[in-house]
Amino acid sequence: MTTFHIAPLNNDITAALQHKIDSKTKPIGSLGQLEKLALQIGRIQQTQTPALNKPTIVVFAGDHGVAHEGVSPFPQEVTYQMVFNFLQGGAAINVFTKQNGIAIKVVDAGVNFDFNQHPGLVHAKVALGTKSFLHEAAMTPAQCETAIERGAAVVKELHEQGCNVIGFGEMGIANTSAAAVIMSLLCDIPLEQCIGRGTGLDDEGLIRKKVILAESMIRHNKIEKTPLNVLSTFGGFEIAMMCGAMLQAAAAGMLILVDGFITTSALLVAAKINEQILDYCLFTHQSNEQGHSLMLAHLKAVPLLSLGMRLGEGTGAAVAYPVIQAAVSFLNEMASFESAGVSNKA
Ligand SMILES: Cc1cc2ncn([C@H]3O[C@H](COP(=O)(O)O)[C@@H](O)[C@H]3O)c2cc1C
Ligand SMILES: O=C(O)c1cccnc1
Repeated sequence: MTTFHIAPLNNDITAALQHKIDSKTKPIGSLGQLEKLALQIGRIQQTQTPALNKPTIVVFAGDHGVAHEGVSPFPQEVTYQMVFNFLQGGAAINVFTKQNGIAIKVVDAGVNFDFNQHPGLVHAKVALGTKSFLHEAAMTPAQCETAIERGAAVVKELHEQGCNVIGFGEMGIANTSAAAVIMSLLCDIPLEQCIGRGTGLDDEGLIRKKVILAESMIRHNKIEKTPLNVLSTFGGFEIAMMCGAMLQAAAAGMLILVDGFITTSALLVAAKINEQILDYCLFTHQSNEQGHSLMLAHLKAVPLLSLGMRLGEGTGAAVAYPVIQAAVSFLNEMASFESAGVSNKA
């Protein structure tokens, strides 16, 4: 497996950054979480004047064999249909990225459809969807490795083009099932608490999803619960690619915008491989999908927004982006007590 060298954040600049934040014309701490964000971004970039360059959201799409077991109210075809929607600019993620000046890249990680060449689509297909993990491992270890490497390659290229802030999104019918099992095994949380309604299962559908996922876990209960085994047995190609992409982004010192339930499950795998990655992550929102709040708590992550969204695609990251811009702007542009001649006596 490729190793990713992720540097721990150097503390040399921390005191100077905190002093700069505290010297701004405002009561100490009054910009709340924005102040923590500014400190983290300054530490990641090792500068008191950070900049957000070429912000990009990469949407990885992949199909899941387990979609055929009735764990999602939507058919598998919706995955490739949504890829066309992304390419035509009609999906929620297109609207929010456009609104906030974020570039978007769509990656075919393993959709069950043969796409023609398209300038907006990166062809990184590992296979035409995973196998159903109810019956066999979703992917082979070699496929998992390939997906991780291809995800890393996408990020490497963006970084070389000057991007230093990258968000991740996904599309893959049934991927809340994959994410729930990954969460249960890697966080050691009972499966029941990790399973939600996904795209909107009714009560009966939710019970079916719970039965199928519990049976799947029993089928594979002999596997050693290493992050890579869990990923290859239950994951999707889009989840594995996001995992590799995130590890590469941290290795390159980029800011990582973490989206909802599925994106966070990819980070969970990445963090179990190298926990240093967490220093580079900004948790953009708390999804309404049951399990996301517990997953975030496991990672000791405080999300920026909580809007009751449960869509994926990277939409939480795109919507939260102006908040991240606000943190950088106040640090760079606000006057200090001294420069503005404002009295700093409480
Ligand atoms: C039209 C449509 C657009 C979407 N965009 C993201 N998802 C989201 O829903 C799927 C996961 O939910 P489940 O596990 O219940 O299938 C993923 O594709 C996810 O990104 C969508 C789902 C649908 C139907
Ligand atoms: O939070 C998410 O990422 C999510 C939740 C439900 C369905 N699809 C995605």
